[in-house]
Amino acid sequence: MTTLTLSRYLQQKLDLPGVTPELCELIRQTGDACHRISDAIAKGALAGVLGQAGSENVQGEEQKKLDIITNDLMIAATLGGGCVAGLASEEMDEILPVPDGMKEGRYLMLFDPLDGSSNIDVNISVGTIFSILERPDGQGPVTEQDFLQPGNQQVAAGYVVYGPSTLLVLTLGDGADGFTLDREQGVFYLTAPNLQVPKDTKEFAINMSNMRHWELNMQRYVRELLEGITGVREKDFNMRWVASMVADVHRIMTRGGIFMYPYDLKDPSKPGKLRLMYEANPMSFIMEQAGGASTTGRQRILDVTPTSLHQRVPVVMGSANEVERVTGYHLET
Ligand SMILES: O=P(O)(O)OC[C@H]1O[C@](O)(COP(=O)(O)O)[C@@H](O)[C@@H]1O
Ligand SMILES: [Mg+2]
Ligand SMILES: [Mg+2]
Repeated sequence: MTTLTLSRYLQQKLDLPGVTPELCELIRQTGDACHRISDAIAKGALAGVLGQAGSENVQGEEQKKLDIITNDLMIAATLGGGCVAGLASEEMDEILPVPDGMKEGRYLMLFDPLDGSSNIDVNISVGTIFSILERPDGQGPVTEQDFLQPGNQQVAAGYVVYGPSTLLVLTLGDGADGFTLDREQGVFYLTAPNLQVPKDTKEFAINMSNMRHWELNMQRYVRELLEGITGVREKDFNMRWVASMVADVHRIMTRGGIFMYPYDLKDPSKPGKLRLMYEANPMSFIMEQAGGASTTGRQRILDVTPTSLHQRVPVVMGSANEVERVTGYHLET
């Protein structure tokens, strides 16, 4: 069994460019929050945390009690810890700057505190996703504009899957590594160093019920997968869809595959379902660091210039050769 704890691992990374003691401390604080979230999720109905909160978030989605509890836990662990200048979350309309009187740090963190929340009441894996940026030079209070940096500026990103075990996958821009939480000790141990996503795959993940709403190039790609050995791909493909991005992407991080939430004509005002700043960017950073690829179908996600905090984006990520194929189909039109 590995004995490298997350804390020791972070210490060893201090030699890397851009990795500071403050960044490491912020990741430790986030790990602590995720430990608490893991405990709350594991207790479930016993802790009275399941069910609806009776409120909506800024995107008009009904909030679960756990959406709010997990958001509060992330804030409690990081806002006053001296490492961040401000936070942004799926569950908050606006950015949350460090209040006057509290120590301000140099980092900005964006997060989806509970990903896959529709799964929480049916006891299926959910997750947390976080993205860390450096605050641009500047005086005065932190602004939303400070957060609107492309994903290629992230200094670290991670996700946690609350599944049969609680797993943290982290990148500091030097590969992607996986840690398992020892719940009794409250310590994450390195258990999956140097994750590598195979370039080719025979497994895809997409919500097929939206097929008629996709662009024709996406319909063509998926139809070819379904034709299997009898079609142009000349091999059979398997399909999986958990409907928690963290769980679906973690499967791909482990054994390869392609994850797609494409542009959807169901609601032409929304250019995709997933959120750029705290879902697509961090997951794309981790995916690329593990040798995979991630695009909107037309453009590398990490190069998308953000225009608003809660903006949505189409996502195609996973095994590099498969992502390249889908992107090629999109660029034909
Ligand atoms: O229910 P659908 O449309 O298949 O959507 C599933 C997608 O929605 C999400 O649940 C959105 O996440 P939230 O739970 O954070 O809103 C993704 O995790 C997932 O990939
Ligand atoms: Mg989410
Ligand atoms: Mg969420």
